[in-house]
Amino acid sequence: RWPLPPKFGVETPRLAELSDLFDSGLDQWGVDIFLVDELACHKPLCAVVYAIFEKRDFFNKFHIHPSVLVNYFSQVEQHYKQENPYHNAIHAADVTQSTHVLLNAPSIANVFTELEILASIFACAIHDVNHPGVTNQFLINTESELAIMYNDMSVLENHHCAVAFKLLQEPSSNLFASLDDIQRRQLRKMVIDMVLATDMSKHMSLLADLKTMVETKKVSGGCLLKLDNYSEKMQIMQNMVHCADLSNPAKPLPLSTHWVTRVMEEFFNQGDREKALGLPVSPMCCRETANVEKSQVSFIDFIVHPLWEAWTELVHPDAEHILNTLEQNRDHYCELSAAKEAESVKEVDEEHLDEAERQQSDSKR
Ligand SMILES: COc1ccc(C2=NN(C3CCN(c4nc(N)nc5sccc45)CC3)C(=O)[C@@H]3CC=CC[C@H]23)cc1OC
Ligand SMILES: [Mg+2]
Repeated sequence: RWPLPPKFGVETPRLAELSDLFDSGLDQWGVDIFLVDELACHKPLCAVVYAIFEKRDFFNKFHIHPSVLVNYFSQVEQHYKQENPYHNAIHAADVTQSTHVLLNAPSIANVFTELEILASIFACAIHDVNHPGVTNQFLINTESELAIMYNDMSVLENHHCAVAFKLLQEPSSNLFASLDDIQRRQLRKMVIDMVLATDMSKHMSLLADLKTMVETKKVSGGCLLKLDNYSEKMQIMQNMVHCADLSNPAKPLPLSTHWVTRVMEEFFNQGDREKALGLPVSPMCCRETANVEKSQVSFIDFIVHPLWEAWTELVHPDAEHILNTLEQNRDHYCELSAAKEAESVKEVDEEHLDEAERQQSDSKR
């Protein structure tokens, strides 16, 4: 009924390069998502979702017309604030493509139904839509509209879900029109459960459940197939999306450092606003005093590594290379941090030397 949209849903003079990059990189951990952004004329989310839907044959499996996908994800992409250094459509494309790769791990090959895979990819694509570039704590501290709306509970994550499902109500964007009512209700519940689990305040409980599951899996001879109940399956899907959301430090170093620059810029912008409002400046948000390398080492040691260690064990041996990259990157930031420390100590020593020499020359006069 509708004309076919341009390939990958984006008008770009560099379609051949984009197509080649997807052929070689869509299923690879560490594809250059910033190059995708460039080749897709700054519509990386549309391009990545289209390519994944095509690769997974979702257009046929769920009777979705490509132009409906493009209508919907163009709207979603426009609702990601491109002025955000970090929480923009490139981050959404990155998390979506990362989850697409995690889903291909042989050890979880037959665990998820097609609907669960669709829900996971969709959840990633919309998981930060309309992010305002500040944290939940900032929204709560400033008694923002959003915090009032959601009673301070997972304010951002509730908002992302609501915006995404609101956009689905547009008739020309109704991605799931061909699903039956049961499937549509199941998908909606799964997406909400996954997106709400990307709230960092849920991290510790999510990780605890994952570790418990890994322990029991080890005991029961290592197969994941016994996942019959929804909550066990959802725990894995929530942790998978959470892993992808925390995958920057586990990517090839050039990508990882690029994400660090972006996230720190977004944190510093928040710190500037907190200072201007006379609010206490949040951790890692003060551009004058923050130690970027030290923050990255703590982020990896306290949060990212424990999570990826558990995930790597769950899907053993499919994620070994990811954990290795994470550990190499951690050592890199550690060396940078030590070098920075040594440099600042040297400066202090030189200042002391200069002062001593000044005092000596004064005493001679
Ligand atoms: C590329 O580098 C990064 C990417 C993303 C983030 C994020 N960080 N946080 C939180 C993490 C915990 N945080 C910590 N707080 C305190 N007090 N101590 C400490 S020690 C160590 C951390 C920490 C607060 C921010 C978010 O919620 C973001 C939204 C959702 C997922 C991860 C995102 C961070 C990066 O590098 C730091
Ligand atoms: Mg988020």
